[in-house]
Amino acid sequence: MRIGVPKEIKNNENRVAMTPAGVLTLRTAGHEVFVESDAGLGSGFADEQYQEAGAQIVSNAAEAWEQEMVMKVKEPLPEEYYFFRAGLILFTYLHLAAEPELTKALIDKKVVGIAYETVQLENKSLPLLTPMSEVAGRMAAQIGAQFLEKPKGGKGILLAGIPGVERGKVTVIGGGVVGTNAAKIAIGLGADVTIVDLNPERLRELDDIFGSSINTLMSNPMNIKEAVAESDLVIGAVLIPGAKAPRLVTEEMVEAMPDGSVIVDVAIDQGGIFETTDRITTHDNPTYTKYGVQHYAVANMPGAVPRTSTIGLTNVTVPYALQLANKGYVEACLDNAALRKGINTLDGFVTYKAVAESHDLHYDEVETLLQNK
Ligand SMILES: NC(=O)C1=CN([C@@H]2O[C@H](COP(=O)(O)OP(=O)(O)OC[C@H]3O[C@@H](n4cnc5c(N)ncnc54)[C@H](O)[C@@H]3O)[C@@H](O)[C@H]2O)C=CC1
Ligand SMILES: CC(=O)C(=O)O
Repeated sequence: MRIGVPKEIKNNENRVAMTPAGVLTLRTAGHEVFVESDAGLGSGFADEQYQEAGAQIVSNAAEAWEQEMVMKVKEPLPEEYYFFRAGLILFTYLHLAAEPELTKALIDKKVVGIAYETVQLENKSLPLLTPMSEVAGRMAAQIGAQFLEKPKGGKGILLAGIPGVERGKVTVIGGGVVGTNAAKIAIGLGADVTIVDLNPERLRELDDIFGSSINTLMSNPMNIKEAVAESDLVIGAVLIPGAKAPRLVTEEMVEAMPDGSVIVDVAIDQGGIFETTDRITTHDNPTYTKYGVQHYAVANMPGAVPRTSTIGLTNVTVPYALQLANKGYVEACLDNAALRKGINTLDGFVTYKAVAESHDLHYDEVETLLQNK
């Protein structure tokens, strides 16, 4: 198969969908890889390293996009929709529940849209989301700590406190991969940490992992209201796979937080869990203030630590790319139920239920469509 790797164009998105090691793996299996010139520079990979691994360097995005399968990191931006065409296999993060225009473009152009974030194993884990959630979770705590500093617009709180002065309070809403990693770093910083989740089993696991260094709370409006009101930093880390994030923190709850408090809504890529995270921010301009509270809502947080993130992402995506390239997407997805769950759009149909529900669109069962091919 011919695989194209365009350079990412989102603000400060320095990750790339393939490392030279990934190229070598695909080349060894007989595939051709076309990498846009300088696509890997932000992650520390030069064109020469890709060439040594067997890639062809192409001078523009169009040449990368004209290949049979395109691998990216972030969802395509409107200026990339132009490259869509029937039968193109697009393997990347898509976050379609928060992207009505992109969903429409993929349907209209009959693109085979395979989303990293909905590939799901039998145990419900999301193997192609996990490493980036680990990165974003760890970053969330350190970013929150930074924006609590006075020169950064915060209330001037040191999360660790000092002897004789109380520690800062952090509430993490959603105790999955992002939440666990955010908690790990917040505990390391010395904060007083509370994790809120809806799943009692998950709360038990978190209690086993962290013991008395965290408080756990069942997710309900009353607990969230109280925890948010008492917190210096609130981190949004809820996910319902494929669906728009539930708005768990109301405008009134944010209004009740003291000035200079901080919100880091990691779940913004699925629309965000705060009623007040009504926009996506960028690494260039990462926060805005509403009701005196700083809101950080960057949808590509791992793009700021591209070396770590690119290697972490491609460690998990390349084995799936190899299956798609070796067998073609129909056979690969019929053979592998986890990969099949990644297909969000096919032949002009929406094939992921939560995405269809988010946009009030008709849902078509992917297995039947694949079997009829
Ligand atoms: N902004 C960024 O750059 C990045 C954003 N993310 C996003 O972060 C979000 C979280 O991802 P993961 O931690 O990997 O998901 P996950 O599936 O590991 O964890 C989600 C957690 O939310 C909990 N949950 C569901 N409904 C809830 C409710 N009503 N109240 C409280 N908890 C609830 C689940 O029980 C689960 O423990 C996703 O939207 C993901 O796409 C991930 C990486 C980077
Ligand atoms: C998951 C995601 O949105 C990211 O890594 O940018």
